[in-house]
Amino acid sequence: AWMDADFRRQLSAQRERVEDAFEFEGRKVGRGSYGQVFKTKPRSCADASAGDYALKQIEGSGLSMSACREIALLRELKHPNVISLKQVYLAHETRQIWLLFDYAEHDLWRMINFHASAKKCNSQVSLPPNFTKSIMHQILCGIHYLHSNWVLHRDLKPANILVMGATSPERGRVKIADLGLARLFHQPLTPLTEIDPVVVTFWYRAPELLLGARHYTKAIDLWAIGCIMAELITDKPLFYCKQEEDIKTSSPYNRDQLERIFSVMGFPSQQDWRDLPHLPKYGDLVRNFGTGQQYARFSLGRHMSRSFGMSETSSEFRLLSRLLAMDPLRRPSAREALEDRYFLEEPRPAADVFNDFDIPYGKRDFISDSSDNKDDPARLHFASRGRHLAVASQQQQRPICSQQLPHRFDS
Ligand SMILES: Cc1ccc(-n2nc(C(C)(C)C)cc2NC(=O)NCCCN2CCOCC2)cc1
Repeated sequence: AWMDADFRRQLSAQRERVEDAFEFEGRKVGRGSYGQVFKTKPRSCADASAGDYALKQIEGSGLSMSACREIALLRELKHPNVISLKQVYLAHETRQIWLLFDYAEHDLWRMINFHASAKKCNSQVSLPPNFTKSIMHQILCGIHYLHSNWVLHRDLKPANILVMGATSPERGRVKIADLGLARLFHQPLTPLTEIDPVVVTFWYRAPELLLGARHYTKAIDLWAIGCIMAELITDKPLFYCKQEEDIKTSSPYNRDQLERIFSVMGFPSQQDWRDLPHLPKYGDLVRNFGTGQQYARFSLGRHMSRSFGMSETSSEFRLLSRLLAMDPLRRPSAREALEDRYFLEEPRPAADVFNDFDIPYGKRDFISDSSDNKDDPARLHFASRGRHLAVASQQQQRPICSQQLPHRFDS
């Protein structure tokens, strides 16, 4: 050992251990390929008032590539609308890596599903009139900060937009995160109708990516933000497309997803998108869609006004159509989007997206490892179909149209 043994022992005795500092037994709220996340409280009750913390135990041991990337990236970044890394713990015995964050109780995936379920039961949930505007403003502020530091998100979607809960000093503040591909937050057993975020969705992928664009760009993040804005307004994924049984295709070209985009937006003309013919998969596009005449009468304005009564002259619609420009060169930068008239008009965006409204969403459920173990026959059955369907469990799932929040029901 290159260090003096006594000195090593002294260091080891002094090093604060994560299990000594935090209580996290049975408090797992997420599990995925990236590792697992616990909702913890510091053991020393002194700073217990400072709200909860999220402890992420990184999958694997030692400084993996992803652990290095996450630590190197997060330690440099500091913005109110970007998740902030508070501390890194290296357990020398197990070579485990733990990351400490301020805990975010909510996320847009669960919030939107809650509103969609409430609508199905005709039980409206009252929200501040500037709810969407406040969330959009804070997403754009966070992305503007990342983009100005040349950080691209690459996987913006509702599940990665966190919102601080009532017990946090930052109540109702948006925090952009990256929970990784797999499910990090275990949702209560979601009814089969709600597509699980674990299945990689193409619903937020910009058209140029689906047509083989080789590099991620800032404009690709802005497209995803446009998709999120539409979903906040309608409680439905704008470019919802049934999930492939098994996404083995490594090709970026996804015909069904493109079909869905064209049936909402119309088909891009040469005038709309000059560089379209230069994209790698343009040949596939022509083969599958020809000149796109069958989409001639479709447009975002038609979709949003017919299905959601949205006025095409409203500043809300104008910003949405700017963000969802088919040609990436025509999409606004995050700064240009923030300067849009939409954010200058009443009601103005608020720092607490809930304003003084009660927060109607439930807290995240804790995962008990038993219910989530891999040898569960039900799970194996679903898993074998290559889909991450909600596991039909022994617990009887009562209809979710009851007043209380969609929680895990125990029979
Ligand atoms: C390999 C890798 C993985 C993730 C990241 N990453 N990148 C980001 C951005 C938003 C700054 C781009 C955030 C994270 N990590 C992360 O959100 N971590 C999860 C935080 C867990 N939440 C904390 C708040 O409470 C709920 C759980 C980077 C590299």
